[in-house]
Amino acid sequence: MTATHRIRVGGVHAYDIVIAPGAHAQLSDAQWPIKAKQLLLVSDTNVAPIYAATVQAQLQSAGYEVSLHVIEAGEQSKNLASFESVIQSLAAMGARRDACIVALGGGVVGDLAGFAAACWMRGIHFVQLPTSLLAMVDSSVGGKTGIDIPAGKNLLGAFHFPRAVVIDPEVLTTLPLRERAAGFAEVIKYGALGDAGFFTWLESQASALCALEPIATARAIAACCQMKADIVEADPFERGKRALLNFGHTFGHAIEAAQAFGGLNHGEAVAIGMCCAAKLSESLFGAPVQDRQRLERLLAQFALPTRIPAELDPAKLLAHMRLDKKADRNGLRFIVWDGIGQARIAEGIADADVLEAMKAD
Ligand SMILES: NC(=O)c1ccc[n+]([C@@H]2O[C@H](COP(=O)([O-])OP(=O)(O)OC[C@H]3O[C@@H](n4cnc5c(N)ncnc54)[C@H](O)[C@@H]3O)[C@@H](O)[C@H]2O)c1
Ligand SMILES: O=C(O)C(=O)C[C@@H](O)[C@H](O)[C@H](O)COP(=O)(O)O
Ligand SMILES: [Zn+2]
Repeated sequence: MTATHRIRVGGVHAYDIVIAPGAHAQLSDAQWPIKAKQLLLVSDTNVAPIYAATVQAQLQSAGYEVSLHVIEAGEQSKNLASFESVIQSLAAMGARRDACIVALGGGVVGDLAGFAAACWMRGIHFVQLPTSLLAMVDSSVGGKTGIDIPAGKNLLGAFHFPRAVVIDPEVLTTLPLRERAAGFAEVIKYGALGDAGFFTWLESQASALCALEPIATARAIAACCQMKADIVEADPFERGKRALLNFGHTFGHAIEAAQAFGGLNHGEAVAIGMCCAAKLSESLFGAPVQDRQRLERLLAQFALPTRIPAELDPAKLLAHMRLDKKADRNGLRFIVWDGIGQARIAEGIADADVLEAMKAD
């Protein structure tokens, strides 16, 4: 599948996800449901030098006034200082309520730019042009926007839905290998949490996907976007089943926070987190050990880590988990599984079991 593929995320905040090779170089034809004349294009120091000029020129030729805001690349920029800098750019360009933010980058740019859009004048439109695999399969879809603070991951944020998501798989050719692997962690997550058939397909296509073979890659992106669209449409504000998309994230976010957002990247931390969640599921609910081993093997095929780094203290990670957004007055809640493709929410889990799940075998 290399032709244009369109997925509708339905509901009150409906929008289209368009997956089309070359799409970011043809934005002058894009028909977005936005009122804007003024656009703020937000990107980062890795992506902007490669892609911003083309995108900006395309948008200008479509009749928009485009200002550019570039943040330092990396998770450590998904913070209050960068948020303020985007807001200052909106003020400097005199952005009205009918302005629109266009996020050109990975999940860091998308989450930050989306949050700025949620806050500016209490909410303006935004469009996602994801450039990392992770952003294409996960962060650009679903309207979770936000930033990190030292106490924890994504602790400041808002649900604010994009008006359009335009995915151009061709831009993945410049994505560094480590970031490519990070994206595959979230791809594997979809199979692990809800689609055993997709998981098996990933096992069979691992080499093609590692090489970013175009047909397999486009299929994987479309499958992930479709799964996320279905879940988000059913539960946009995470009152129920959307929490399944958090498989591996309670552990993963704790790792990221413990490393002050400067160690493992999000995909790597989630990869380890999924293995911990599978271990927890085994010891508490008798989930099959073979399924955890399949998960670990598949992650390893994509050069992803599966074990908590030895220097991280599990007790400190547990402390970070107290601020997990799924926790409530009854304590922590985890996404566990009964095997590949069968995730569910579990509550009332004892600290000792969480600590045990983080131990090396
Ligand atoms: N909102 C959500 O639903 C959601 C979902 C998953 C992850 N996230 C968030 O997304 C973030 C991770 O996203 P990410 O993995 O994209 O990280 P990222 O945005 O830091 O991008 C990874 C790296 O790749 C570079 N890059 C991106 N596209 C490139 C390209 N085409 N060519 C060359 N370099 C490129 C970036 O500059 C960066 O250095 C985390 O903050 C995570 O919390 C959010
Ligand atoms: O879209 C969702 O819902 C997700 O949980 C997707 C996750 O991959 C993503 O990392 C998300 O940002 C985590 O959200 P949080 O609510 O745990 O901060
Ligand atoms: Zn994630």
